[in-house]
Amino acid sequence: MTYITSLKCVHCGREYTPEQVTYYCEVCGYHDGILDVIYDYDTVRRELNPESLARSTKYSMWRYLPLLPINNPGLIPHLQVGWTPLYEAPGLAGELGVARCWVKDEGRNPTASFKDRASAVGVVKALEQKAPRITCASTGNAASSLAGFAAAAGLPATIFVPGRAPAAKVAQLLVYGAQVFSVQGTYDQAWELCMQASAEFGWYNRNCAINPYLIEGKKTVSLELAEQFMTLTPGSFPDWVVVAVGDGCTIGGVWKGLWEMHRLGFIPRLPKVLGVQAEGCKPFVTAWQENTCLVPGEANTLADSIAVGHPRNFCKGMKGVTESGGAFVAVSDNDILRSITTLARKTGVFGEPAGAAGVAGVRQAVAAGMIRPDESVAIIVTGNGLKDIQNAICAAGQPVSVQPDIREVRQAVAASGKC
Ligand SMILES: Cc1ncc(COP(=O)(O)O)c(C=O)c1O
Ligand SMILES: N[C@@H](CCOP(=O)(O)O)C(=O)O
Repeated sequence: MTYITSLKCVHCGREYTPEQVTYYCEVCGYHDGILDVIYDYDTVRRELNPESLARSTKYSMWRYLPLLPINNPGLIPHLQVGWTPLYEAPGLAGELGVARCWVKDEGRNPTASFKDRASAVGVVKALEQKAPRITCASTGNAASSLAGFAAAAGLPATIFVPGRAPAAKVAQLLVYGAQVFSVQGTYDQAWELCMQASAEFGWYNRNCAINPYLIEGKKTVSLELAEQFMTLTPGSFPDWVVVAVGDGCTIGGVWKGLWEMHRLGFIPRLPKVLGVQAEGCKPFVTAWQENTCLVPGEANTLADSIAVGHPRNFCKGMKGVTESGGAFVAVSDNDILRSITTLARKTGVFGEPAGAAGVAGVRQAVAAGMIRPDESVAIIVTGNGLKDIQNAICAAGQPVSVQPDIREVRQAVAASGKC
């Protein structure tokens, strides 16, 4: 039993019951007709409130079950997802020139990225529908999370990843036992192929841009943020929430969760949302700056997770930033590399390039006067650094090579001046 009242098309406003439709608006089609899950918030509030959360012993995203589209909680896989740590980072705040800074470490999820929140919901929905198999297209993280959660649930999975996906992410897929297609093309091409295959073979489609339920999992990061801040800094909330953007589903989910927690009275005011893209792949930034529609473009960035030339959830991604009065910024690949080490050295949190990109985004937004020095920021570190060792080494450099001889160590220490 859920508190969903309807699934509403973000394009034409048509409303459906969950029984009437599986993925998208039948009139607008999958390019435009993305559906939003609408709840009966008055009823939700009776079950989800500060008192009920204080009593909850579920330290995972499932503590927000009344705000999730789950009919049969008995099907929830056992892996613990969500309830990730939120750290205050005064050293990073000083480095970035803001009043206060917090970091939410999403790399602590079971398959080491934020995407676990969505895949956990996707697997339950597939099981509820008795689907024979689940599929997705992915730059790597959605894929590894789906493979992990499908394995936990005993559900077969087929994954489409672009040939450039980092080896660690591909290794995760294979280890979890998914059927993996390494598409010799871009993520955008892998996405189209996945759509065709799921239609042809009847596989349940986890792609967040067409499956309305997946963003519901993603939004739980903001439900947690709201609850964690309620405890940490009662009565206040950061001025900005910052996250990297590829397809736009993540930032769309972040905004939905913030909006809901404000609506339910958990946070005093809504923060602004900062979306961070790479210079070589910035369709959101361009459309936002020029106030135009989406123009799909190049996907040239080392941050593979946000190398998305044709964002599939432009509408929800744009909505998060515009409704919040926030901003989009683009950062260079060099800045992204630098943000990996800055984040790690100032906080001890190791992010993959897209995970750390928020740090570069804040730096850029402060320099541009978008974020004021007296404002506070919460940065969502969306994926763990071990996902992409090659770029981590590019960022941090090589170790000093020595023979097993203390004289070489003495020389190296003297040369480095670090003793
Ligand atoms: C680590 C990481 N950060 C950010 C994103 C961006 O999310 P979205 O493509 O939904 O905008 C992704 C997507 O894969 C990701 O894996
Ligand atoms: N870059 C993403 C793209 C797909 O993820 P989704 O959750 O938006 O469907 C990834 O592969 O992780």
